[in-house]
Amino acid sequence: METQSLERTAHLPQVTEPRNPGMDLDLDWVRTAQANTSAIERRAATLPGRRSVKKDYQAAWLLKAITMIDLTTLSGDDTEGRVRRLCAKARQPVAPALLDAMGMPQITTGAVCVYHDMVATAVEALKGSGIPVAAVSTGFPAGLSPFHLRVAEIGESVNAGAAEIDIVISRRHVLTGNWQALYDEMKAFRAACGHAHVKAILATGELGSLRNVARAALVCMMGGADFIKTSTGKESVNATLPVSLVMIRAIRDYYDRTGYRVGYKPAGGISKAKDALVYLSLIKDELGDRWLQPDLFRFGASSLLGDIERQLEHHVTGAYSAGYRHAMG
Ligand SMILES: O=C[C@H](O)COP(=O)(O)O
Repeated sequence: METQSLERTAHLPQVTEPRNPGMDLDLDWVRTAQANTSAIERRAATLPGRRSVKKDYQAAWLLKAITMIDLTTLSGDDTEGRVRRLCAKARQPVAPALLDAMGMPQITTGAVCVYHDMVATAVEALKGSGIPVAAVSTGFPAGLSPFHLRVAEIGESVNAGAAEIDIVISRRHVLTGNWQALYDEMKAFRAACGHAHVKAILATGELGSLRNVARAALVCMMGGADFIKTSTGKESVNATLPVSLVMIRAIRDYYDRTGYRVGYKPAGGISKAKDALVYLSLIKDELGDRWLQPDLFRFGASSLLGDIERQLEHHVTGAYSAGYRHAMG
């Protein structure tokens, strides 16, 4: 990544992409979708080794990454107190002294992501901040509760104030090649979301093949998904670089065909600042700068912010000691 592009993307005003209206199910497109596994795995293997961001600009990119985190807690022992603390962190993810030392203004995370029962607490705690609440829904994480209850759950979360709904798809529709059923399900979920944005969680670790990931991604976009998301964080394999390549190329194909930009959310197991930089670099390479904004890219992560903060602290400490060494000759 180069300074120029950092300058360009870091200061763009917040824009909101027109929502993806979806399209008729195109079964030919779905059936002919390919994913060349060995080529994808080869390309993915080269990504972590690349120096994606020059050292001098890493802190700025890490701050940018924070603005694209869906700060998440999805635990059986979540409490209102934990969610309020998470929301306070979303409002002020980086210590003001650290930002001052970097000459940067305060930022916020992209959203806070919780289970339905915690939506009202999060909405209250984020009031006035402009930070949206995302609710995981439709029987998250397995998505195996009765269909009418999954649809009703969406409505409950929207009524409680969720502006974004992270739905889980029925993996069995993918595994049995029942694309019509997957499309119908996606359309019903999208309709139930109303004005709320819908992220479709593919649970890629349970879809059997990269080709299935490509096909499921296309069907969900045809059904009106505003974002496609890799995982719930509860599968045994969550976000990976090969899966990301497949999904973002499906997003690119869908954009080329329809003119609508669908967002991307890798989620589950992303906990290191250096991995976040690899993802941003990948998005920049494959989709371009426009996708490096919170309306088109999010990390679904519960512990990434902590590592980014530690790296920012090292950066500031390092900058001070470099300045000291310079001053002392
Ligand atoms: O959607 C977000 C994921 O559940 C978060 O997963 P994580 O706890 O591994 O970061």
